[in-house]
Amino acid sequence: MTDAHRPVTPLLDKVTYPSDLKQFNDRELRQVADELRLETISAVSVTGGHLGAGLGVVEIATALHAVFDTPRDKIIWDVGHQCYPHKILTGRRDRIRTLRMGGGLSGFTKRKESTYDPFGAAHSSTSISAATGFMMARELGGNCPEGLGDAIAVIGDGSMTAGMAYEAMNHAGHLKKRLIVILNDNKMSIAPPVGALSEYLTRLYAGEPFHDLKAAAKGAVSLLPPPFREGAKRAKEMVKSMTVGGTLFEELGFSYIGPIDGHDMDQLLAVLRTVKTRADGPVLIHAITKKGKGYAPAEHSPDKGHARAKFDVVTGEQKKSASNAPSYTKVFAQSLIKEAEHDPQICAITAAMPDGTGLNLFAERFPNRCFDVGIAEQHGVTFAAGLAAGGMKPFAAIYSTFLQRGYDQVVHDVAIQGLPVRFAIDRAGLVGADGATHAGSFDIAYLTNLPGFTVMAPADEAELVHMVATAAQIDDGPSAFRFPRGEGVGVDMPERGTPIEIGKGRIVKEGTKLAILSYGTRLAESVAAAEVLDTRGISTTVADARFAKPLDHDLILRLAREHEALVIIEEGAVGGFSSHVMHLLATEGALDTGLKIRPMVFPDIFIDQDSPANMMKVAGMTTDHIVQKALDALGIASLDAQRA
Ligand SMILES: Cc1ncc(C[n+]2csc(CCOP(=O)(O)OP(=O)(O)O)c2C)c(N)n1
Ligand SMILES: CC(=O)[C@@H](O)[C@H](O)COP(=O)(O)O
Ligand SMILES: [Mg+2]
Repeated sequence: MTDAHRPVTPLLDKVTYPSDLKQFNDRELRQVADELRLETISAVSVTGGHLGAGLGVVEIATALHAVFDTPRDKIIWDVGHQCYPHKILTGRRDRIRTLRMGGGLSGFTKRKESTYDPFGAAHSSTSISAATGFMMARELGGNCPEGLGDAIAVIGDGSMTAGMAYEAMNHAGHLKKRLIVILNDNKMSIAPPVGALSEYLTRLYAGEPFHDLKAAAKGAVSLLPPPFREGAKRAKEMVKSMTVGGTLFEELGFSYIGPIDGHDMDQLLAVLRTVKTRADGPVLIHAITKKGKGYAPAEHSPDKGHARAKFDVVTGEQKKSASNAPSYTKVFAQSLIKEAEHDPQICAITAAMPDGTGLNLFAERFPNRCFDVGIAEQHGVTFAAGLAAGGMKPFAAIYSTFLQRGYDQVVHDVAIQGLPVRFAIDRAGLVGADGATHAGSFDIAYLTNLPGFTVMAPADEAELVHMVATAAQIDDGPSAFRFPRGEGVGVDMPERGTPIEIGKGRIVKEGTKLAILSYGTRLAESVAAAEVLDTRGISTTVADARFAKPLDHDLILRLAREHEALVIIEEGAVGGFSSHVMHLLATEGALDTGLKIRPMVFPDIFIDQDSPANMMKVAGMTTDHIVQKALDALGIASLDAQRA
């Protein structure tokens, strides 16, 4: 690496687009892959982001682009968090150091970004379905500007734990058309993968019939029978020999090839060339890889370098966050542990996000009461419903964006049956570098419209402690509380939570002319805005709603009665808290008196990745925005206009 950690990459420098790879022989392609790995490490060291998964597919990306003809052939990366090497090979190297930044490259595949990203992703396990769609579009003469060639899904072993992957294979196996799936098996999800499938894949790798091939996977070519050692014949024979009957994938209608060493370019090129020339139906290539491959700090870390803040390439040391306040996630986990210490019925569920949700801490303390169900939000929700029906007190800790996948289960299995599942909804609101796909924008709307739900949001981390205690006590129906990514505001913390009266908000600051009603963690900005307004002679009340359902009727009607204008703010899309407040006010006739009302919700766009602060600016939710909205409601010229 050079001083600025820019690696020396003479062959990669000759590659702008995948067609440039055609100039290289196999030995040179190996070198391209090595250089690609260094470039990926270098780029992520300055941007932060998903490192380990990309390092594990450097050879697969190089081999796929060398053998197939993209963008006519469609490579669909599942989740897309491993696609940085693919981006470098597909015309985006000059922008690779803008990954996940405002105005920069997305950290996932994105159709708008490049014709080499035929399908956008970020949520897992969609690749085989999408590839099956491309496959049938090809068969039916679909109109695609780049043409329609092979459809190739690259899916990880973690993503293979989701039902959707099997729904897709079940369908593709039935359609019997040519489709290529590469199972990138690195024995890791974000955390070590769980479940019977993971054990099954391990058996495929370790089982007796594969011993020779396993040796081959480690590069011991001399251990292979002679035909495997010879050029084209070798490739053909290798594929033939690796295909064995009886795997789960074959039962689903796929030809199974493997396991192969996903870092061995010879094997990859041989297998892919053979599949390209010979496949006439669905094929699954099982490639064994290593997450974090080739970068010791990633390989040796427990998460194999899954996601990294900016880091020093030489030491692997990451840049620390400046805040001293605890993260909401940690506060949630610690509060739940406290409640569980007093209540043996409390248990917790995560869908493959033990660290992200803080449930790794809960699992350490209560291993028998914590369940990682894999990337299976749908199952996780219904499993929680079953636990609740069986008299347990389940807390399903799921990111807002991923709970979308379990929505029918929330409605059908939880809400309609009135089962007391507690949803701890992390990453509510705008999350920053992961961008639009990971924004928690919709949960307020999609939960408040369900009869019988209690829906809460803490304004700070101390309130979160109380809401965990509150949820623990709600036994007569489902409940949810949402909190954002990142650190709290640094308030004093209670030792243990005290349940809050259901459906009761609180006045934080009294005023007379204007009221700001905040739901969730925009309370601090609301108070700051009120102070600005006070200095301008606009006496401002601030209220913390705490509940979006049931609403605090008394509080809301009082705010409407006693103020000239009401600003309502929430970090979510239209249709949530503000809509319910306005519905109440309209129903009660409180709008007939001329109350001036201004809801502040996310704009009707998907907001691209940026710093959380910048995303809040785009969303129009800063202190300044609240002040301007209040002035607008009162018909007072904005501060900006006055200054001008
Ligand atoms: C529906 C959904 N749930 C959870 C996640 C969070 N998530 C992102 S990557 C990942 C692990 C994926 O594991 P695998 O497919 O094996 O890829 P690897 O990182 O090992 O390369 C998870 C759980 C997600 N993206 N989508
Ligand atoms: C790719 C993916 O979905 C996750 O890795 C996600 O990026 C995690 O986000 P957090 O960093 O907020 O846990
Ligand atoms: Mg994996």
